[in-house]
Amino acid sequence: FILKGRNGLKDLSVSLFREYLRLKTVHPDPDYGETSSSQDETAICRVVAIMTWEGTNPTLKSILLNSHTDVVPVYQEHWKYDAFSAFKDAEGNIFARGSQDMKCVTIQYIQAVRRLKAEGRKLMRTVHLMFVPDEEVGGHKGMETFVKHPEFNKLNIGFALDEGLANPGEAFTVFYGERNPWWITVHCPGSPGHGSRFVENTAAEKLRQVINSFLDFREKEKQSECFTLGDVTTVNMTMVKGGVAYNVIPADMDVSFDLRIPPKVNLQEFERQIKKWCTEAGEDVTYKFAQKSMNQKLTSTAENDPWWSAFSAACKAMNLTLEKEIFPAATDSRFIRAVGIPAIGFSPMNRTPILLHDHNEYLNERVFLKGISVFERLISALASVPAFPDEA
Ligand SMILES: CSCC[C@H](NC(C)=O)C(=O)O
Ligand SMILES: [Zn+2]
Ligand SMILES: [Zn+2]
Repeated sequence: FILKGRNGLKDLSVSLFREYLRLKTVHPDPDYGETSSSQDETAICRVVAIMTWEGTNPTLKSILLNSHTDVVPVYQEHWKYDAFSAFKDAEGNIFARGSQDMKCVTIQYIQAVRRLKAEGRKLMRTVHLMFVPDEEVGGHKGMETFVKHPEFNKLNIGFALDEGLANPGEAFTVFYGERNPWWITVHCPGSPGHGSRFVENTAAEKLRQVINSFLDFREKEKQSECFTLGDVTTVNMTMVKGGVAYNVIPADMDVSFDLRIPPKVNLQEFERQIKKWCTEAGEDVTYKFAQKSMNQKLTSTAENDPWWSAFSAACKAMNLTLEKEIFPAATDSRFIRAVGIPAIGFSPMNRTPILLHDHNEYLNERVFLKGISVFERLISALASVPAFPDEA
């Protein structure tokens, strides 16, 4: 690649971004391109790609810049433009699935590192760029598996950056923890019979009680005074199953909920509450977890924390205002934090509506380009955090 001055670099960054957006890395069958096409179809793991920029003191803990390459599907009929064409309108808004979540960040990391290298900078700590394949479907074959692999340990990571969310205002949001997703199916068995009779002990009566308990709690949480979604428990009833015919009282009915629980909630106590709701609903009502995340680790944002202080000082030097929050959904950061590595979720997009997973997801090219400069400063600051006593 040939450096063509600042403008050339900007054009190149936007072109790379748009080119990447055109790759259909969309579930359920992501096209990861040439690199992974030769992989054995039966492989248990998907491909995790890593690029490393070795630091001047490679024995020190490294910095991880993580991003996922997959994106969620689209309802094309609701989009103004082809969701994989990366159309740029007159205002410089680039429309594509993944423009916010999170192909922008991937290219920003790459271009920030490229710029630092082009400027002849040498950083003290090693920087790893990691590209993971399946965050959008839970990260189980990617990050969750990889953090337990010896190759992950060898990376010797001290601090990680991963995805965040856009902020419609002037400030930038940073995430230092996540809510725990609990996906629960409650099973309500009951007495069957003819649809014309008052049968006792029906599945539907139990189902109603269960739904009431969960949704009453939802209402309470919704009314509670809080600043952000990250501070409350959300409950949503997402699936109901049961029944075979209009005139047959079913022998069982199932209802499923998506709950997101903030790190401050006592999870054991919360599960006892769920058990109680099921017992109160009637005989033999049981529940099963499809997802039960129990990780309540938070990344320190204390002023004396060396990583946070490097991160926040770099932002301050750029006059960026930060809003610290708990991430409302689940990202691969939860697996990184679970193995004891501090991680911050940060996608530098201010003055941008939150459009991840939505129709007409877009990012303005000026915001995108500014993000490269932001990462340039951040990476440089993080990779220059002085050696800790135990690293010497
Ligand atoms: C729990 S695995 C699913 C992960 C998904 N992540 C995002 C960011 O949408 C979610 O929170 O539903
Ligand atoms: Zn994402
Ligand atoms: Zn997503």
